[in-house]
Amino acid sequence: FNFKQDNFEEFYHIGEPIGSGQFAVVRKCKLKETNVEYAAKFIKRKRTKSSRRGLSIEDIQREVSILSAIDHENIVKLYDVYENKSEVILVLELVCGGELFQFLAEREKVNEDEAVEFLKQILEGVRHLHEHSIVHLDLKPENLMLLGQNSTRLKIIDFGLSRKLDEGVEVKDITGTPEFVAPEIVNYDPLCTATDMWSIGVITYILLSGCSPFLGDDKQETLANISAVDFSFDCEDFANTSLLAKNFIQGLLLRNPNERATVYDCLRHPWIRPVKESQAQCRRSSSINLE
Ligand SMILES: Nc1cc2c(nn1)-c1ccccc1CC2
Repeated sequence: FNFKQDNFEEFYHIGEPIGSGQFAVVRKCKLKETNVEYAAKFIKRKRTKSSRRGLSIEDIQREVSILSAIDHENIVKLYDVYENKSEVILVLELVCGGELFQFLAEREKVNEDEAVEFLKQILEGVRHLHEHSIVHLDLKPENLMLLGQNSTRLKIIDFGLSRKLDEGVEVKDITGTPEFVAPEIVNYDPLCTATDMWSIGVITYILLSGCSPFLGDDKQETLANISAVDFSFDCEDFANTSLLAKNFIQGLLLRNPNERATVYDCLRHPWIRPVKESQAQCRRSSSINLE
């Protein structure tokens, strides 16, 4: 993409905010020529190299080059890029069903069939990323957007921390949101595709229980819990959870990245792709709420 220097507002009507990131605000927008609606992500540019506010043009170009390299139904599409002296504007696919995070907040937790529906889409999107040697590094419910109000279709957004795993480049200086980061991030060890798989384990634990496996009273305690891989299923919300679901999570929350299930292992896991109708049946039976 070469960033367009034209005035964005000449070509688009700007609508209401639909989300935000650390140095970005995302608003609905409409292309005047076609009346098609998009999401416009206004990213604040750093004024000077040493400024702490805004993103460097290199960081913005990284997000753009990664987003423009991928095309998958579970990953938000990038259509165009505009820039002016204070910000860069990404014209993205409009996803306006809100974050999976808000959906969860209203529901507290979801039953296993719904969780599997969400996870299949997350795993398909992450498979596409990993096949292109891209790691997201910030997978969390806030970065999973539902397509519409009552839709269970979701897309992965915000590639602000994502990286291309070029040969030999050790991506060690990145940290996402404490609750979701893998031990290798806490310990500044090399990151890899397995780093995303850990986050999928944390997301699954939260989907099924409403509890966050490593969350401590402060950031330090959370990071210590992660580094020690100190979690359990005794949160009373796991009482009705199937053994297959727990086995799926246990295959991901492993300290050694090489032992962790890959995205392919997850897509083949019997909890995700039951080999026999009976297995899906046992999942259904275990998730019937007793109340
Ligand atoms: N940090 C964020 C945050 C968001 C988005 N992107 N990055 C986004 C992308 C496409 C459609 C809608 C959104 C809103 C939330």
